[in-house]
Amino acid sequence: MRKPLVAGNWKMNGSRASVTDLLGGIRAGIGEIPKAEVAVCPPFPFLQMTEEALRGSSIAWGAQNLCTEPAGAFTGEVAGSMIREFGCTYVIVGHSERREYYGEDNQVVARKEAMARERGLVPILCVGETLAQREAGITSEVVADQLDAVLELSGVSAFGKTVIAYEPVWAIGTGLTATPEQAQEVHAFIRGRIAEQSADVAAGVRILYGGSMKPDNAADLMAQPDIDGGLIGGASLKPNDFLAICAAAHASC
Ligand SMILES: O=C[C@H](O)COP(=O)(O)O
Repeated sequence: MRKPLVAGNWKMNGSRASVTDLLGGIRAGIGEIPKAEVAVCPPFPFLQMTEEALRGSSIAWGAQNLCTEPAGAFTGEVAGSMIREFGCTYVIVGHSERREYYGEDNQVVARKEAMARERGLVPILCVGETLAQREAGITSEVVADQLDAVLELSGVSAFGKTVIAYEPVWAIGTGLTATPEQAQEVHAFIRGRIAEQSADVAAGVRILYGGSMKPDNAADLMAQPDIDGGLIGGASLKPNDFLAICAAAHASC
């Protein structure tokens, strides 16, 4: 039985004041939802505040990116070991915004995925197609290439310690959500791709959906057999919306 995970990706949003309010609101409202795991991923400068606010709670936290390299002359980069020092459990790798705006290709993302695990972090590996790729009928090929880069570098055992997030790029921040059936089709494809190498690993890997997940569509998405939670952008900045999605994950079990 896979425990669903709801992870909030705050992207480049927040201030000391708003992060204090957001963390306080989430911690105060989370209640008892033992069947689901919850995490938040703030920008780097807020990790210490997050650690202080959430330590001792049931809520985990993570970062949104890490460097491919362990340490050294990489100005502006942040190492996995540094992220770990702030108590992070998770780190997002290969988000489509990193791929699109910062030129991260499948090989770079695979190296980040490996570095995260080496440093004791659980990567949340983002995959997904653009609208043009979906319309060209190549969604499976695109997602397969994204997965295969990790399989080739690290082997299938990587997915024993990694969470996957399927995020159709056309659904991110647009208000357009993949239908539960559209999402399930790709989630099943992802699990099947991993099952080609290990049925056990495939059965255990958590595959989150991301892309305009909101309180009003979360339950239907998470009712799908291969959807194991969500990677939430916009709605994770509103405590009540985020908490409602967390409750839906708990109820989906
Ligand atoms: O990482 C989160 C995704 O990019 C989804 O963002 P969104 O919920 O604002 O569409």
